[in-house]
Amino acid sequence: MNKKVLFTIFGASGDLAKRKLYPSLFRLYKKGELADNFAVIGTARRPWENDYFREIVLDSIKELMVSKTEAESFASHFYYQSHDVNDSSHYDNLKVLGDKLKAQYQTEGNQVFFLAMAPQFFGIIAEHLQSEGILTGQGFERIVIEKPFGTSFKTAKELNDSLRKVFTEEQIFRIDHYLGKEMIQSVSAVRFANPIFEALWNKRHIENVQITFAESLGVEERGGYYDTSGALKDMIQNHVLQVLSLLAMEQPAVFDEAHIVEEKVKALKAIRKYSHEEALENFVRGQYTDGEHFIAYNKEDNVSPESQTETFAAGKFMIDNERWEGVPFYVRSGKRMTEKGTRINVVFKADSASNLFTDKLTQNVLTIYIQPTEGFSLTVNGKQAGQGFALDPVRLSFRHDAEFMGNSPEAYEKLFLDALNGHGTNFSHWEEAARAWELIDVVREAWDNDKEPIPTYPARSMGPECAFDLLAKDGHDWAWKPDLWYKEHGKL
Ligand SMILES: NC(=O)C1=CN([C@@H]2O[C@H](COP(=O)(O)OP(=O)(O)OC[C@H]3O[C@@H](n4cnc5c(N)ncnc54)[C@H](OP(=O)(O)O)[C@@H]3O)[C@@H](O)[C@H]2O)C=CC1
Ligand SMILES: O=C1O[C@H](COP(=O)(O)O)[C@@H](O)[C@H](O)[C@H]1O
Repeated sequence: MNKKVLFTIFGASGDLAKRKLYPSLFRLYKKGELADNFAVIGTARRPWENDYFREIVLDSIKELMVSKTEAESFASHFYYQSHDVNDSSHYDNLKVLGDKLKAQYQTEGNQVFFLAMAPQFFGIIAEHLQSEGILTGQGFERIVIEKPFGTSFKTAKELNDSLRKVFTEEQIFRIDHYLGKEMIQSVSAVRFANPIFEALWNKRHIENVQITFAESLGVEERGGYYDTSGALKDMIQNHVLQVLSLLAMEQPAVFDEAHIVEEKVKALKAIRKYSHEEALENFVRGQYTDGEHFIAYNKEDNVSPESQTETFAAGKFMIDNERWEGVPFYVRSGKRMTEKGTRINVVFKADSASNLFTDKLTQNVLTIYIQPTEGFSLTVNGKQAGQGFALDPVRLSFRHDAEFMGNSPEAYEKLFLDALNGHGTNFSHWEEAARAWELIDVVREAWDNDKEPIPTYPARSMGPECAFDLLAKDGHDWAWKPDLWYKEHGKL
């Protein structure tokens, strides 16, 4: 409550700041986490004044606003300083304003820097924060950064090295907004607070694990960035592998940051690193084409008409450890898919049950729904009502609507609060990011060397045929079949 802190937001005039950061800070203000002792300096090159900046802030929170007085009182904590991060002399002004606000709001020297800017600026900002005396060592001093954290292991390491010259790992908070989502945080509760699942969470009982991050939207206004990234780097390298590591890790000795990160890193390191040949066998990609109401990816704004960038990626990870030997972890993520749906399906083996019945057993599937609905379901075999004896699959289900607004502001709000409290559990740590890049680089290189044209899939479908073949060749099938697409394709 009433955190004492000065925030400095670099990139204060940008999209991320407006859509995510200001609303999240306002939510914390409404809850009393931020009250009298906080101030925000917004910086960017454009020559705004405080009043204009405050109007932008007010506009960004209008949907959350109940009382105008409360919103204006919140906005009065915001100050704008025009600043080009490449210009050393500008940091003087920033320091003068920062020192004044620290005294005025009695922030006890605590500072959080949020870099809502392109990663190429991170190094230069960190360097100047130190060289220009903005970092004083008086209170806590933390830096929060957004993805993408590099574009390969090499570039991520360079970026990390430049930050580590100034900040310790404990001071760096790398956002992966999925780690702020309610149900992702619930994965550990499901696993470790329920003996029925913890006892079965291994190769003896689990046949395969499936992670789907499906988006119905296309690239929207982000074609310029996305065309240099693609689904593999945009989603699999970070969000999907984070979720996979939470599902696969061993139980931490203590449920705290250090132990959880240690176990996640161990799990990531146990994931098999493929050769290029194996990567082509185990990973597939696709690009969306026209659909009835949608244009093809390569006709989107700022996308090359010859683009070979994947808007869909799917793959199979194998984890070489005692618990998971032989259990495939299938992942898929794509844009312009049938519907928005992020979910985990844990498919249990049917053959470990008794063979008392002549009916074929439906496999037990534990589903964790992340968005747009949150909750769990468990498919079990029951008896068909009526005369005779036949089995009938039944779904035990608890689901409710999650407030869904893109990169949900709630996730950012939780992460902001964690950063203020110095809790790093729900952030990506360097060793996790580094291992994820090592795994992903191989797939990317294999695809870059592959001369075959990229497979396609119609907008609003569940991806290219090769994504289904990937599981079919192991005798498996995607457990989540969105009704609409499967009805249309006669596969229900
Ligand atoms: N938008 C989103 O939803 C998400 C964004 N991200 C990442 O966050 C970062 C920011 O994204 P986004 O807000 O969309 O980008 P924008 O292009 O909207 O904003 C970039 C900001 O940087 C400022 N800027 C650019 N150059 C300089 C400079 N030399 N000195 C000072 N300020 C400068 C711009 O202001 P000005 O022109 O006035 O200088 C602007 O405020 C990117 O790395 C992006 O990948 C990650 C996840 C989601
Ligand atoms: O990080 C990203 O995530 C969004 C999807 O986030 P969600 O919270 O809306 O599921 C994705 O659209 C974007 O391409 C990617 O950069």
